[in-house]
Amino acid sequence: MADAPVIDPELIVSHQFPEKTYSYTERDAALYALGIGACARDALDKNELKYVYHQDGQQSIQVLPTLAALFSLGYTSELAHLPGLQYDPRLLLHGQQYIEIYKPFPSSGCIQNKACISGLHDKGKATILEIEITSYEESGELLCMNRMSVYLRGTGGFSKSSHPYSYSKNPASKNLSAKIPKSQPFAVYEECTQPSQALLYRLSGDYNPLHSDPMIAEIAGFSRPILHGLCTLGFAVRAIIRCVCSGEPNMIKTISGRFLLHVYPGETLITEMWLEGSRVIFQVKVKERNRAVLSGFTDLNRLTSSL
Ligand SMILES: CCCCCCC/C=C/C(=O)SCCNC(=O)CCNC(=O)[C@H](O)C(C)(C)COP(=O)(O)OP(=O)(O)OC[C@H]1O[C@@H](n2cnc3c(N)ncnc32)[C@H](O)[C@@H]1OP(=O)(O)O
Repeated sequence: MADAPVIDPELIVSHQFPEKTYSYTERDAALYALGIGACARDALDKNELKYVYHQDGQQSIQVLPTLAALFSLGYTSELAHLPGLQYDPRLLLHGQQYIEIYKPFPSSGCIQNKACISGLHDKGKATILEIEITSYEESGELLCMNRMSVYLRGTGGFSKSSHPYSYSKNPASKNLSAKIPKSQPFAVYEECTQPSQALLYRLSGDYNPLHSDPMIAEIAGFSRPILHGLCTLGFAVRAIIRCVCSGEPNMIKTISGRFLLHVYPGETLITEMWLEGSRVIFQVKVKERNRAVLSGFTDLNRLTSSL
């Protein structure tokens, strides 16, 4: 009898995930903000203290829009048992993230999530799996949507015909990187990550040992643990809020990014931003290696009059 296939696409795309609840408190939102570098340069920063502290009589802390990505964390364990998918979890990398935000996030909440497989692609040397998670407030009001791609190295080659298998619920989300303009950027923001950045960020709920365990990192092909992709994305969007949105986090409507290369905690991130109408195209480079690690765009709700 032939071996069972490592990847069974029909089984994967027809899978129904259970609904999952994600609860967070103000403390979680503040810890998340610290994890993506808020106030790391300056604990008195007028622009960022609001993310971690009730400043000037503020009733509650403000929540950064990239917190949305945490709502889907409950599905990480589902991936390990997804029928039809066998892979080495140590070789999984986060490939892309797309977020739509429909209303500002409360400073604490109990979020209801629905998820489905929204894409599956055979790349020969790898498989790309896309998961879409729609999040609702307890009242049933729609809050945000996350679409994430994971890049499963060492899998792939499961297509039954000569045409590589490719299923996509949203064909437009195939490539979430951005075409980087040749012009000078509108703004550039440089910030150091801390050597302990991933150890801090993981406390927001992504405990993948790739980001903390030197031995697992080595098996995965890295000289040491690497930074969570969503941490790098959080740094980039925070830079956009500072430099383009006059510090107003609720201007962010959509976020889209492709992780091009790993980041080591302690490296310096340079976020370059270009304005195209209400879209900010961005690219993050690691200064020490002069390599682009993330590119994408955010769409804004409205532009401030000073721009
Ligand atoms: C349900 C919740 C699950 C949550 C899991 C979250 C776990 C988090 C983990 C992390 O945070 S890992 C750290 C962040 N990620 C990274 O550091 C990855 C950085 N990127 C890379 O290292 C590389 O880009 C890559 C992903 C290894 C791919 O490089 P490779 O050289 O192998 O690809 P190519 O030969 O250029 O392209 C092959 C094929 O794949 C497509 N593709 C390439 N990169 C990506 C990507 N980032 N995302 C999606 N797809 C990608 C590319 O377009 C090619 O396709 P075709 O064009 O041939 O069709």
